[in-house]
Amino acid sequence: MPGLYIGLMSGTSLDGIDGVLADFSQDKVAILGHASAPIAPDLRAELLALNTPGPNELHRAALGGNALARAYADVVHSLLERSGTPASAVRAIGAHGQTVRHRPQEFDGTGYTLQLNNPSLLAERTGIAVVADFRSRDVAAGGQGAPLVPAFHQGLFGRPDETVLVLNIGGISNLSVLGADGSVAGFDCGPGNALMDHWCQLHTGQAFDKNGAWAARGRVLPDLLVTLLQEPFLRQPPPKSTGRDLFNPAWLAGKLAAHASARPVDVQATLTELTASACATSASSYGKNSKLLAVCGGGALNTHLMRRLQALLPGASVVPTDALGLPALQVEAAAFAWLARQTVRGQTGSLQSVTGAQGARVLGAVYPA
Ligand SMILES: Nc1ncnc2c1ncn2[C@@H]1O[C@H](COP(=O)(O)OP(=O)(O)OP(=O)(O)O)[C@@H](O)[C@H]1O
Ligand SMILES: CC(=O)N[C@H]1[C@@H]2OC[C@@H](O2)[C@@H](O)[C@@H]1O[C@H](C)C(=O)O
Repeated sequence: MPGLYIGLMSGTSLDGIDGVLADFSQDKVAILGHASAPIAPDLRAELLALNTPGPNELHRAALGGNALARAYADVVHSLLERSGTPASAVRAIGAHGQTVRHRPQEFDGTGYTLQLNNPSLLAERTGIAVVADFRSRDVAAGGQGAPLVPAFHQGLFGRPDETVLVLNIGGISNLSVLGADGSVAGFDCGPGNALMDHWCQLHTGQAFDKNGAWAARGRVLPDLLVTLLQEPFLRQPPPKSTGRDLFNPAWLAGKLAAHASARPVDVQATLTELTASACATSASSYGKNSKLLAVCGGGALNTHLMRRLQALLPGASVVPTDALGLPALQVEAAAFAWLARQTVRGQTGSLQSVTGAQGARVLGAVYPA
């Protein structure tokens, strides 16, 4: 079937790999399978460490790419097995890779974005063509290289009668504004789950704050919240994108310096409020009074965070994308299946109105089967 594509996403949360088998042969995408796999703790620690400069980086980055490609291949095999699909039926895999640096416009005015991966190894292990390195071409064209999902969001969730907002809350959060007139805007709002995950791991030993239950028991610290919200990125107008390069444990430690006696549970409540507030401000500032905010990414499962978002945006209905037909944890992977399809067909995947590049571009490189 020429319409079958696999999308693989391992995002800034570094919690695991999400994969979908998607069928684009009809008008809308049909998800034929979803598989996810945790990233092994050693690999996770190494990929996290590679986010900051360290010794012997080139060698470690290459090994990290190899390990990730092997884990990607396992996800592909389980998708194929569970759906009874032969590898030969899949036109291509869109493999995002692991972002370890994202500096789109720094240094010499061009900058770079780096997703660790080994697409050759993935093609070798699966026998399927791989599309990878989706972001670099947009950066080369003067863009942010992110977010890339808004065009997919528009095709899937856009409506002719009203503006729809789609908010992805992964490690970082990003918003798509889908105008009724077909216009699309999008940008990174700021932190998503990354700071909350870090704090939760540090103080409870749990990888994340399940359903936001820990944060819900705390008290938001107003002074700390004000300090966190003073981060200039949050006020910067789009186009803009960010990552762990900015919102990382060192950033948080700096902001907490004057709050050493704060109770960990209250800090967690405040970090959750930071994410809710950065997202809600983005939605109300750029959301054209939309009445519908659909949330995807793991943050959609954080019931406390969802309640806070709804409270901060009383004029909109805040729902997980499940309510619009695609489960929250499948949206990003489905987007990379769609982006792979665009590339294979020689069609653009990026939007100038989102990334600020000189124009839309055909993204990535194809590694044949
Ligand atoms: N039940 C839950 N309660 C609270 N948080 C959850 C729950 N399930 C998942 N999460 C959060 O979602 C995160 C994973 O989200 P997701 O898979 O969307 O991130 P990602 O793809 O790595 O990120 P990005 O969009 O930045 O690339 C986890 O690290 C956790 O913080
Ligand atoms: C550089 C990079 O990996 N950016 C990711 C990250 O995760 C969320 C946010 O930051 C977004 O900009 C992007 O991912 C989504 C899927 C995108 O490109 O649309």
